[in-house]
Formats: sequence, structure tokens, C-alpha cells
Amino acid sequence: MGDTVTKTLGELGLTARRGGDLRITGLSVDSRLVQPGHLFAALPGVKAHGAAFAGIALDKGAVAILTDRAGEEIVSPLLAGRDIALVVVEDPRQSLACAAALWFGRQPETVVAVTGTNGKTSVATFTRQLWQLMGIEAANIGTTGVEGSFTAPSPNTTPEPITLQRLLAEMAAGGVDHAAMEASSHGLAQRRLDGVLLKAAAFTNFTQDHLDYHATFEEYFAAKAGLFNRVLPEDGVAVLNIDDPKGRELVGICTARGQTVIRVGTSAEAEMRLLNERFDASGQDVRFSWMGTTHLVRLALIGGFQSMNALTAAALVIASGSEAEAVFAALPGLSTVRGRMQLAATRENGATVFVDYAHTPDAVETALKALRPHVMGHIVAIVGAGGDRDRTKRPLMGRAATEFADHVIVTDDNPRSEDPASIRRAVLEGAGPEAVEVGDRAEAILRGVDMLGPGDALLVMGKGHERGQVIGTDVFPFDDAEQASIAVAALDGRI
Ligand SMILES: CC(=O)N[C@H]1[C@@H](OP(=O)(O)OP(=O)(O)OC[C@H]2O[C@@H](n3ccc(=O)[nH]c3=O)[C@H](O)[C@@H]2O)O[C@H](CO)[C@@H](O)[C@@H]1O[C@H](C)C(=O)N[C@@H](C)C(=O)N[C@H](CCC(=O)O)C(=O)O
Ligand SMILES: Nc1ncnc2c1ncn2[C@@H]1O[C@H](COP(=O)(O)OP(=O)(O)OP(=O)(O)O)[C@@H](O)[C@H]1O
Ligand SMILES: N[C@H](CCC[C@H](N)C(=O)O)C(=O)O
Ligand SMILES: [Mg+2]
Repeated sequence: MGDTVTKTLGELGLTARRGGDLRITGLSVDSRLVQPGHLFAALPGVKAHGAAFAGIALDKGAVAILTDRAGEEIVSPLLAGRDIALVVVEDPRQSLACAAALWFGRQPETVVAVTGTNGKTSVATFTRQLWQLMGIEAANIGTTGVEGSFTAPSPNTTPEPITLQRLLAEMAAGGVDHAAMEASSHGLAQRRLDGVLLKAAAFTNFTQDHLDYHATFEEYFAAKAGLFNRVLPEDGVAVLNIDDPKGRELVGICTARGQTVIRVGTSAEAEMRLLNERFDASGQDVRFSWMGTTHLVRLALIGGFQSMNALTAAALVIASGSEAEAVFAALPGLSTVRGRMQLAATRENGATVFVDYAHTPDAVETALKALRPHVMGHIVAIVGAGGDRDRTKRPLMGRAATEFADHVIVTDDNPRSEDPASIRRAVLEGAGPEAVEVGDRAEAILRGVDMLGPGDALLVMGKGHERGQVIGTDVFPFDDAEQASIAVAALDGRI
């Protein structure tokens, strides 16, 4: 944070229990990043309470501490006789999010957010693409980084509030007045976007993921619902997929709050209604209606679910003030999101290799089902599950692969601290005896490509846009799309 800027705690919406109205030079959430004059937010965490690091923060020059009651008990003994401000609140993550917004003081005028188990990156990217196609400077923030008229890496799908607010302020200062961001369930549970002023928010769907972090399905859904019952203001617009029962539940919640609701789905009540799709090798023709009027567009996107994502994005753009006809005219310009049903390579015999980020049981099913109508021959699926993540999803992912593909290869996908063979065993348990186990991912892709005859397709799932294979704490360079090209070139005798 800047050297010269200072703000009082009051200017950041914080009231100190002790230490008065001093000025701070910045905010930090990690003791290792504290600089002289900072406010250190000591947050309750999964592994530790940040208050345990308050001593280090103070040694590094922190002049104020924001924490909760549990943190107060830990830090109080450190403060005796020192001129340190202490702010104790019920929910320090929320206070930090709001303080970060006030610290940076600027956001794009139009910010929208997307939550849901699957489809967040796709919808946020399509929303940004639509704005850009209409001549509006725009960016999207999420799993694939910050992209569009403003680019930056993003360590998380939903960055923590200090990083997030810095990004929003920088893009606004650079003339980017429209942003679409992903709201992950972790981000919502940790209040990372509570300081963002949203015009609209969308819900894609709700299925299993992250049961390692959220104790129950209910808790996982409650986190997602927070986007609508807490973050989106009452004058905001909610874009909700009513094909999903949880989307219907949200209609009730949003209506009760007085928010305007745009329903997206295939049923007759939907304001944005998907009527039908016709698939071919390079994309799909989509018939949909908006407020009862029918439209037909060509999308150069593979997969039926992408039309729902595209219509959700269109609804968000309309919800934030654009004219519907102009938005629909831009739809054919949408292009594939990196690593989402991305055509990575084509064999000489015409067989295709797609790379997709399906890493949940529902996404594996959706991706394979979505590919089917674009493919004349067999589908070979490559599937694996991440280490140090939800263990219960592994056999379910294997089962979905076997159910919806013709041949399945089980391989590694970021084993992290776990034994890769035991993760594969869990996936194979669901995939069944016909599935082939090939631990080395490059070899799995080569074997998959080798199986392809004319009209067949290979779907490599799990890593999408990722550029590394995480084994232990090492990250080895690995790119599914690149490996697919190499395998095709090698087998077709081009290298
Ligand atoms: C599980 C999780 O979400 N953890 C987040 C959480 O950390 P935590 O509070 O639980 O961490 P902790 O280790 O218990 O430490 C407690 C506190 O002590 C502080 N600390 C810790 C060590 C130290 O030396 N000094 C210090 O001050 C930490 O900064 C933290 O505030 O709060 C931190 C500060 O806001 C986050 O950086 C951290 O995200 C980590 C980096 C992370 O990787 N999160 C992932 C799981 C995540 O958020 N993923 C979602 C997407 C998932 C998806 O949809 O697929 C995302 O939005 O990216
Ligand atoms: N609307 C959808 N319904 C079901 N599955 C989808 C949908 N959109 C995308 N998917 C599947 O989920 C995968 C991930 O898509 P995307 O990256 O857009 O989701 P995400 O919600 O951003 O994921 P993450 O939780 O990793 O941020 C895709 O590769 C595809 O297989
Ligand atoms: N953002 C998600 C995506 C994981 C994708 C998959 N490649 C894995 O490593 O499990 C996560 O961290 O759970
Ligand atoms: Mg994402």
C-alpha cells in the first residue's frame, strides 16, 4: 500500500475499543506482510487464530488490531502499556472487507457477481466478453485471473478483500467501469466480497463440491445464498437458474428482500427462457425467448450447458443497464473460455481432443453429456481427482465418467500431499473394472489420443486452464491442451 496515504480508523468504519483515533498506513491480514503503521486483521481461521500472530505483527510495526472476542483474549496481554488501537467486532472478516473498500475508495460503477457450484468462470467471462463486444471496457475476476480490458493474476477464485479492493480500485482508475466477478463459497463464507457494491448477481447451479470445507450441504448452500441475502443490495437484480431447485428457493429469498428477479431456465415462467438447441461439430444454434419474444442465435461454443451460461451472462448484462437487443446481437461473438470444452487438438483422422475443467461429479456428467451430441463416434474420458480436497466426490466422479463415456482412463490431478495411487483407487472404485489406470497424466493423454478413430473424441477433464501438476508442494509445469497437441503430433507422425 502507498507510503503517504493514511486514514483514520473512523474513516474505515471502525471504532477502536482502546487506542483512540490514530492514523494507519495500510491493512494486512497476514503477519508476514505487515508494514509499520498497518492495521493487522487477526482473523479466526481454519488452522489457527490470526491473533496468535499478533505479537509478530506488532514487532513489525502494526499500530492497530482488528479482531473478534476470542482474538481479544489472546492479544490483550500483548497490549499492556502500549499505544496500540484495538477494534473488537462480532465479524472481523466482514469489517475487514468493508474497511478495505473504504481504504481503496473506488470500484467500477457496475460490478456483478456469479455464484454456483459450476459455471462461475464461464458466466463471468461471457459477461465480460459481451460488454467488450458492445464496446464497453470490462474485466472479469476469478479462477483464470483478471482478464479483459484489465489483466492481472489472481491467487484465488474470489481474492481476499485487500487484494480484491486493490484490483477494483486499479481497474476503475484505469477506466474500466464494468467488472464481473466469481463469488466462490469460500469467498462468501469468509465475507471476501462484502465491501463490493453489486448491481446484479447470478446463481448457476448447486451440486456437490467442497464438503471438505463446508461441514454440510446446508452450510455450503447457506454460504452461496449469502450473495443474495447479504451482499446484493435490495435494489439489486438477481439472475437465477430456476431449472435448479435451489435457484427456485433463491427466487423466494430475493423476492422477499424486494430484489428484482430475472429467472433463467427452460420452464415457461423464465423471463430468459432456453427453448431448444441444435448441435454440430463447431457449435450450436440456440432458440430462446426474452420476456416472451423469441430469438435465434448461433454460438460457437461446445456443450449445451454453455447456452445456459451464455443466457445467464446476457441477463446479467441486461440487468446492469444494457439494451436487450444489443446484448443479443453480441452473443454470436462469444468465444470459448480457456479450458472449458476447449478444442485442443484434432487428429488427421478427424478425431477431436477437448479439454474441460470438470472437477465435480455433476460437472463430469454435464461435460460428457454435453459433448455427446457433437460427436459421431465414441467418447474417451480422462478423469482424476485432486488431493487435499473433498474425498467423497472421488468415486462419484469415476462413476459419472463410466456412465457417460465409452472408455475411461483414470489418472492424477494435483495429488498435493496425498498418495496419488490411493486417490486413483477411490476414483476407480466408482469407475469400475473396465476403466484403465494410468498414473502419469501425459501418458494417459497419449493413450487416450491413441484410442481415437474417425469421429471419436477425447475429453480430458479436471485441469482446464491450469498450467501445473501439484505433487507434494512442488508444481510441475503441465498443460492439458499442450499435452494433447503433443500427443496428436507424435501419434500422427508430425514429430
Ligand atoms: C481454507 C481457506 O479458504 N483459507 C483462507 C483463510 O485462511 P485461514 O484463516 O483459514 O488460515 P489459517 O492458516 O487458519 O490462519 C489464520 C489467520 O492467520 C493468519 N496468519 C497465518 C500464518 C502466519 O504466519 N501469519 C498470519 O497472520 C492468516 O492470514 C489467517 O488470517 O483466510 C485467508 C485470509 O483471508 C485466506 O488467504 C485463506 O485462503 C487460502 C489461501 C486458500 O487457498 N483458499 C482456497 C481453499 C479458496 O479460497 N478457494 C476458493 C475457490 C474454491 C473453488 O471454488 O474451487 C477461492 O475463492 O479461491
Ligand atoms: N452451467 C453449468 N452447469 C453444469 N456444469 C457446468 C456449467 N458450466 C460449466 N460446467 C462444468 O463445470 C466446469 C467448470 O466450469 P467453470 O470453470 O465455469 O465453473 P466454476 O464454477 O468457475 O468452477 P470453480 O469452482 O473451479 O471456480 C466446466 O469445465 C464444465 O465441465
Ligand atoms: N478450484 C478448485 C479446482 C480444482 C481442480 C482440480 N484440478 C483439483 O486440483 O482438484 C479446487 O481447488 O478445489
Ligand atoms: Mg471458477
